[in-house]
Amino acid sequence: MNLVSSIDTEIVDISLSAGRILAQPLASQLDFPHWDNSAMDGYAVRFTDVETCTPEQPAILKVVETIAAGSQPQLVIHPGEAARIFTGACLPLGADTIVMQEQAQLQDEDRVAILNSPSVLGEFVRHRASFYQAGNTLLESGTLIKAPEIAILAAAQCQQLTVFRRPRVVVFSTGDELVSIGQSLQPGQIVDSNHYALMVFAAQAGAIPTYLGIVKDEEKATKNMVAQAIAKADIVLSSGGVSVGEHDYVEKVLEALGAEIHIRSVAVKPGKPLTVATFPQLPHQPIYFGLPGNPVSALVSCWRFVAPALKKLSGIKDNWKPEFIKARSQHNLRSDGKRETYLWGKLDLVAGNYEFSLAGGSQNSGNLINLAQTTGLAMLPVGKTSISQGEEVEVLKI
Ligand SMILES: Nc1nc2c(c(=O)[nH]1)N[C@H]1C(S)=C(S)[C@@H](COP(=O)(O)OP(=O)(O)OC[C@H]3O[C@@H](n4cnc5c(N)ncnc54)[C@H](O)[C@@H]3O)O[C@H]1N2
Ligand code: MOO
Ligand SMILES: [Mg+2]
Repeated sequence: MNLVSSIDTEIVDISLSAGRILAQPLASQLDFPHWDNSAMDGYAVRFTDVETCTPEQPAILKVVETIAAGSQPQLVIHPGEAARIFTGACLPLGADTIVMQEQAQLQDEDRVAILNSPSVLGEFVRHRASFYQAGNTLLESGTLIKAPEIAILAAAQCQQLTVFRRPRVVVFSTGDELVSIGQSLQPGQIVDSNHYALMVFAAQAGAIPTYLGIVKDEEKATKNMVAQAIAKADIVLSSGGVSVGEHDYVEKVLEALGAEIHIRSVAVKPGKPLTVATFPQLPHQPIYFGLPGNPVSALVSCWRFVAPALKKLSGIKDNWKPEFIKARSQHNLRSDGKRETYLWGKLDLVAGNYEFSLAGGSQNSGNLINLAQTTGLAMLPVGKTSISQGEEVEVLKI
């Protein structure tokens, strides 16, 4: 099953490129550094002039010019000569080593005593092309752009760049019991809270989320909503209506709309009735995630299954797989062992070791309250019924 469709690209300005994913490899015609330059404030010297000097027998050199960052050296440094130089300034011809000013003493206006010999030829010189050679790949396609990558793009004078388009995630909710946030609640009704969580989940994953609303538990209305959602989505996230109840229409409607259903349920708790489908007949190849309605189940399904799919669809090259971390459990963890079980809580780094603390209150997939502040999901594989306090547990980092 290949659920990853190709996503097209767009050109963005560098100032808007943070969080985007490069869609073309980047190269530069410039070497980095562009020219030999000084890594210290000090003196540019010839190594052979200073290699044996000591505080008792300093090398006395003639200072022939001063080179500040941004200026061009005018003179060649001959034996017995030095140039006053500052960090980032071009190394003058003839010089091959920098002595930092803490190791030098100015004798008079144009003579300097070098007190200690540099440890190697070329000390404190940043050589041309020692960081990067022109023409090589600077950033690969599929690179997520963050602060360091922005700096590289800028240094390479890349003002506009080609990135993958943000995936379009369309969200809707199913359920007769759902009302929107501003409505007064009648008995039996609850607020459609899932869509708020799903919209934020999608946005934080770098997608452009759109909310289509609440659809009643009716076959025809659900079909219309699904048809509308798949028409404009790369990924659809619906919640509810995927279990076995008589009012659960999502799977039936997907089939009626020609979907290929890849997954009808997963041996995962919470989040068993997860439906995953694609539409081979649609050119833009949307991926449909019918998430379970229980608020915890919906988000756990997102963290465990949707997040990797969304990352991969976004064009990112590395780190799209779920990240499990070994942690010491601060509590006894229980499962019935029948499904891969996720228990929610906090993943903390304490004195260099990860610790997992189970959220207090009910670990019930309908309990959205104690899901607050969750940073990790402890995973008990099928067949594992308990992990004792102090034992190691795999934790999905979220
Ligand atoms: N006989 C069986 N019943 C159920 C099974 C099963 O295997 N056999 N599985 C259970 C599991 S596990 C889950 S999870 C739920 C999933 O059901 P659905 O995806 O069909 O979701 P709904 O029935 O529509 O709703 C479940 C629950 O979640 C609340 N909900 C729904 N949407 C929202 C929303 N947008 N915001 C907040 N809360 C929402 C809804 O009111 C229900 O309480 O099925 C079990 N049943
Ligand atoms: O997936 Mo249900 O996941 O246990 O409430
Ligand atoms: Mg149901």
